[in-house]
Amino acid sequence: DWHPAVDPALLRQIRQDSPAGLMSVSNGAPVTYCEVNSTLNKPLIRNSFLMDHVTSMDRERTCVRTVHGQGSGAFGFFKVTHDLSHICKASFLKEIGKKTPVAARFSSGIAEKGGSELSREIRGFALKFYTDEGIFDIPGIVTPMFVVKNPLYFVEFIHAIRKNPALYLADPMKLWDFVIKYPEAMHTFLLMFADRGIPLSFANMPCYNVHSLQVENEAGEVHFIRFHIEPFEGIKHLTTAEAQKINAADLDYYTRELYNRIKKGDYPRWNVSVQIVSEEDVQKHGGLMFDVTRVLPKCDFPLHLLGEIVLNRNPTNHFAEIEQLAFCPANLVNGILGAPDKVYEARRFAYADAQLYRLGPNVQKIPVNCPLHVPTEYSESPGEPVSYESTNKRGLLKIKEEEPYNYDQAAELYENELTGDERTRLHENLILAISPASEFVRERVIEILEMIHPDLAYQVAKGLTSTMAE
Ligand code: HEM
Repeated sequence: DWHPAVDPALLRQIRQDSPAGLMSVSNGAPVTYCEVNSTLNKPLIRNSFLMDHVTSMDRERTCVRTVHGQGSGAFGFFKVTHDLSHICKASFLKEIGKKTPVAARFSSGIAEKGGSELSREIRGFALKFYTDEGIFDIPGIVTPMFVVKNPLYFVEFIHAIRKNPALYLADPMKLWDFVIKYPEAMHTFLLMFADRGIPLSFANMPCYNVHSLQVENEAGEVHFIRFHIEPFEGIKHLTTAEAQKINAADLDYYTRELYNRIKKGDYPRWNVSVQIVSEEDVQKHGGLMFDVTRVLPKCDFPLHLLGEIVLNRNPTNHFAEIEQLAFCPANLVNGILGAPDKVYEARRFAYADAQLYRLGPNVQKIPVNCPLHVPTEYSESPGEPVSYESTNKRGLLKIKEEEPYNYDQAAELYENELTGDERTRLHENLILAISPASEFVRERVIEILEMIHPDLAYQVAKGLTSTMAE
């Protein structure tokens, strides 16, 4: 409790002495009985209670996020289990045992706010770390790669997954039209149409930031890291049929499950690891290290465990604490410089811009977005703040990005990473999703699948032929 006009002790006294349960309007004045009970046959413009009520309701909704509009979340902490200070000097990654508060939001990338949570899609999992050197955000997704590497195509992608503007109905033609134009998207879609598209619960969802973030240690040495935040309980899924069954009974299944789980103390946990890329690796592999449509192979870039995330507190007010959360890839802390690729550069701008529109110019002052600690280094003479002395001497690396090489990692995923059962479910889900598209689009999609793997193309084409014949 704080008020600029009185000291805290007096404020506490005033609050204690205030009559409990007395109705008041927004300036604190009590409301009279007749103002509350009837407006009939009275001049309304002088009824402060009514005016307060209506004007507040008129403005009580902020606009929905332009993407990832549907979502829910919780709070908890990140705990360091392994020191990473030889790679990155960010203070929240130092000292084993150190805890940093976090906010998490799980979202649907395609489904609209208020709709079903159980559709097959590329879900978002965003994390805000309230570190002692400011806020660090990871607005991540459930796949370790992204759909496009050129930010120019992002808007086209978003329009492709939205409803048809004429009919306001889902339109599979638009999605597959997009895929045949930008086949690099297929790597992400294979994972989405295999099991990753419908998780068992939020607690079984992983989070990947997909960018190779440039970091530096105290000595100024540079590395690049990709975060992998993976559930303790394992990445688990629902089949299409299971999801359809649950959907019939509960559209908010995931949110309810997360809420109940935390309420009964069964806190969801994730392991936080990073893949580390050195400057020599960058010299050797070039732009491939920064291509967000590709993964960094784990055989060459193993995971280094650094900590865990536990979510142990439900929000008490969804609007104030989750809806008004504002994640931004540009929220970085000392030691983490951002990523050199163009998708990251576009995101730096897009999130802040969207939030200025969605939440207004004071977005960082909304309590859930406020940093917990602000550096307080002041000069000898009071009133003259000095700038923070950063030892960062190097800027972001300049990279040259080549045209995407689209199929090798998708082929690797199909051939070596998916199990036989996963492959079967992938065929079934692809057949289901592609069959409503036109013959022309279906044929082009099969051509792309053929370039990834002949068996994938054969199985899907076979399934499509029998579906069409029915
Ligand atoms: C050029 C590429 C991209 C652009 C322009 C873009 C833009 C946006 C915008 C404008 C928002 C809404 C922000 C808000 O209103 O708070 C958003 C939300 C989000 N984006 Fe992106 N995005 C891009 C790529 C990505 C990538 C690569 C990822 C994941 C690695 C991602 C994950 C998310 C998530 C999880 C949210 C929801 C955050 C929340 O829960 O509030 N986006 N994006």
